[in-house]
Amino acid sequence: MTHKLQLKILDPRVGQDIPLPAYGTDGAAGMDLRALLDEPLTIQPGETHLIGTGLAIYIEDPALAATILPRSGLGHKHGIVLGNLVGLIDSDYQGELMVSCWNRGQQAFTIEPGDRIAQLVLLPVVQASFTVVDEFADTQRGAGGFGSTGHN
Ligand SMILES: O=c1ccn([C@H]2C[C@H](O)[C@@H](COP(=O)(O)OP(=O)(O)OP(=O)(O)O)O2)c(=O)[nH]1
Ligand SMILES: [Mg+2]
Repeated sequence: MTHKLQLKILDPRVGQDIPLPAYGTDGAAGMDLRALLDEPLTIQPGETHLIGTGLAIYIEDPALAATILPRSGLGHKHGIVLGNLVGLIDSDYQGELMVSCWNRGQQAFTIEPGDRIAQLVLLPVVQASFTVVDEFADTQRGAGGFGSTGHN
């Protein structure tokens, strides 16, 4: 079953020349986000550009959030990942979805208007509140971490 999300089109090119985000296959977890650009944008090695999508979503339900993740092909082959590594879209955010594109590679990369630059994944969220305690119940791991179980 799909979840209904409110979406606002902020630029008339979205939904016309630039398709709305959509799942590429029946089993896809992410919907590709497309770059709203007036002209091609070349990102030089090491540079980061904040790129608009021309659309806003309002998730509304605090038990949900969206993440913006890199596309594997762009990241692996061209070094185009996200300047914030992962984008988190709060359920109460109503502004334009923005994608921070970082060229972590060695070669310049050009993004054309409407190119698919990242993907949006809707996820369940559990909000927590704290109970302050003096001691935790013992566990096998305890405070061990950061390689405490060895390398292999
Ligand atoms: O890649 C991203 C990351 C965030 N956002 C929007 C949605 C999110 O709800 C809001 C705030 O994001 P975040 O809390 O990660 O940023 P912040 O630096 O803590 O800003 P703020 O002080 O506005 O919370 O910015 C995007 O459009 N794209
Ligand atoms: Mg914040």
